[in-house]
Amino acid sequence: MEGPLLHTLEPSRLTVFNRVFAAVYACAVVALLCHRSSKLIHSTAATLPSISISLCMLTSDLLLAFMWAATQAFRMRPIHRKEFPDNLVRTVKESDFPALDVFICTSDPHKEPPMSVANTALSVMAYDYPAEKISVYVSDDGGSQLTLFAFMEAAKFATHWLPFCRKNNVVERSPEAYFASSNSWSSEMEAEKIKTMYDSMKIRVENVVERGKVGDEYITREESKAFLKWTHGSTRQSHPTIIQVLLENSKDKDISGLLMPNLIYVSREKSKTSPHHFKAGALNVLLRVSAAMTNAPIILTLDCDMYSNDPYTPLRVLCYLLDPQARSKLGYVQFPQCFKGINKTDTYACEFKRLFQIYSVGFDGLGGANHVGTGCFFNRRVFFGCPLMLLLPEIPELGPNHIVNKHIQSQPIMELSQKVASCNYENQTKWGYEMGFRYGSLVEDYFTGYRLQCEGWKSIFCNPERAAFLGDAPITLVDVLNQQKRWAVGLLEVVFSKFSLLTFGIKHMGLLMGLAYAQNGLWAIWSIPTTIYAFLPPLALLNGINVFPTVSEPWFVLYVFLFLGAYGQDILDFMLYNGTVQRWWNDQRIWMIKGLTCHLFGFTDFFLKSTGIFSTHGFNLTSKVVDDDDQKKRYEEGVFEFGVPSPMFVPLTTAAIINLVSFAWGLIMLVFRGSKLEGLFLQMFIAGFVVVNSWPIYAAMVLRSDEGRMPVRVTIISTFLACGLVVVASLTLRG
Ligand SMILES: O=c1ccn([C@@H]2O[C@H](COP(=O)(O)OP(=O)(O)O[C@H]3O[C@H](CO)[C@@H](O)[C@H](O)[C@H]3O)[C@@H](O)[C@H]2O)c(=O)[nH]1
Ligand SMILES: [Mn+2]
Repeated sequence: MEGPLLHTLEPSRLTVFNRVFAAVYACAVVALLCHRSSKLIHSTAATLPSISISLCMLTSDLLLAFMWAATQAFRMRPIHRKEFPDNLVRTVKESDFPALDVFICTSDPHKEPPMSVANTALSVMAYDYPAEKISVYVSDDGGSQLTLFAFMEAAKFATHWLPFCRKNNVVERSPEAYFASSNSWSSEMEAEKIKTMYDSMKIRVENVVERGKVGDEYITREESKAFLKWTHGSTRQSHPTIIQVLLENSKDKDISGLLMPNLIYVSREKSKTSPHHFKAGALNVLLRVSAAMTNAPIILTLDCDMYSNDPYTPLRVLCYLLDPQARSKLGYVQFPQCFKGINKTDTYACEFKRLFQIYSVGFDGLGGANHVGTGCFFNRRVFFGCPLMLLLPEIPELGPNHIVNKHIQSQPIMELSQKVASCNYENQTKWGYEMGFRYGSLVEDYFTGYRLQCEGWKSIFCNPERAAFLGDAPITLVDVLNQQKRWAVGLLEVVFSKFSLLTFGIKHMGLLMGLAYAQNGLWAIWSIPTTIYAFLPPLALLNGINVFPTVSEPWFVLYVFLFLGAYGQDILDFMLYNGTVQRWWNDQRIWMIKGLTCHLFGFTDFFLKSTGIFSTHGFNLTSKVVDDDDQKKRYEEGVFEFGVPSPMFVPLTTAAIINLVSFAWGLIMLVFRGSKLEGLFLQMFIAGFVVVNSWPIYAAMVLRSDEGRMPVRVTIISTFLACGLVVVASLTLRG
């Protein structure tokens, strides 16, 4: 190899074990399925109810088996990478570093506080990277003066913040995180001074947000001109394009006299009559506006809450993007989503250890990391056709090889930017279909990453010890479930598109990658086996019907092995990625809960929409503010937050009641009648397992009196439903 070592790759030590275990487990799964089907075919005293029960159990076992098989794709070749930025710095001159365009998306000043978006921007503007090579583009889909105001303030503050960070070698480059951290500040006096400055900016911005308008006392006459672009009829859904250059690297300097990065505010044109494609649409506008203004070969995309936690991140990325061997086919370098503010036991499993870490490592070894929407460095070329054939956009100036040789505020550049941000610009172009971020799914990140990999682009998962970015995770159950419902619907949109994972995916990327994508994409189908297992075995138990083999049958051992094997391997994976047993427990609980709530509802919504009964799905933003102190406290203590009467809580609560009743019934039978439990042992075990998992639900129904308890309405409806189901079961199941 020529040149110094920039990065290495090491296969996981678990690989051999994973493969052997997969082979053994596969045999057990096949045996189980054969057993189930042969019982169905050969049963002598078959009645309609018994056949229906067997069919349901067979269906759920088939789906579980499929999901298990798909999950194995991630376990076949997990790899771990390391980068050596020090070697890079030694060999590549700073002046040869490529330029970097950063895209930050925000869309609602009330759910996504402008001050936190500004912090995100400041944290990347302060990267340990030549400032004049960085351009930060902020897309404001909320079209809000409040956000623009926050960025005007941030631009001024940045002229102090950047030199401060450089001089003191600050690691936390989001000011909010820096001032909140307990690290001793490098230079007390100076730090105090800059903190005062930050606090006063924060107060101004928060005042403005609270009042909902930018008062004249906050801005100079010069600045007020920018706000004139908001006309009388401007609303969030309908307004002209507003592009405001807040800092320009050719003329703006920080207080130490060094050049500043570019900072550009973009609120694309919106009209009620043209689709805007949510975040994917916003990103495509930024792709074009940035092409017109700076056209950097590297692009970093960030959600508004994901601030940089490590100033050296771009250097890590260059270890891959400047590697002559990998460069031509490398589409993007993805960092995991990491979160701050998650409680000790991660009550709602918001860490997403599997999706953002374990599976990404698996994907990386197979053919490339999946894209997760934020914290991703793209090679700009990736948005313009496959590696071998450049797809030129309708205006050559937007192409990836075009070199911009004018100032960003010069008239032709500003005119072009305005034009490409208008809401009808994309009509009759390839944007969103063959170029840029892809439309057609609410999970534009998953879909875009998938399509790019199908085109032949490679990608890399970069998971340094210190998290590169940190974001906010939802802290109430209903927020979590709503977010997951959006994901479930978005994923199904991909599954049922012409780019379906199992056909198109396998054809273009091979069996394992296709399966891996399918495992993600088909998340919502977990809801089918979960629902069946949550209701059928306990209802059968209440009626003395056994749906599993008895303890003395040899098949019983098979069930025990399948259960222990799956859970055992899962917990092993979890622990090896720095998990704790408590977090794992909560994680498996949330997995069950999701099956009965967001996945079930996402599934239903999707099909109602496909049949035209429902109108289109929207992108319900995940809230990033918690105003309620009690709520925050409950979260810290790991107490479940129900509170709102969401319909999603109904099936969940119903299942919890039915399992409790049937488990209690089983115990009573055992104690008073000494009834033979042998046949019903597995059903008792499953019901008991559900009951233990459902503890927070029972507590929320009867023991708690705080605002986060289960709404009485949900409890009543669920109790009625549970009674109804028990009656119906007793009338039908026994045949
Ligand atoms: O019309 C829209 C809707 C959303 N956003 C932005 O999209 C980002 C993600 O939205 P959020 O509410 O935080 O959704 P999450 O579910 O937390 O986000 C995950 O899922 C999304 C896909 O559903 C991905 O886009 C994200 O990158 C990924 O982190 C935020 O910065 C929003 O401002 C827009 O710019 N325009
Ligand atoms: Mn988010």
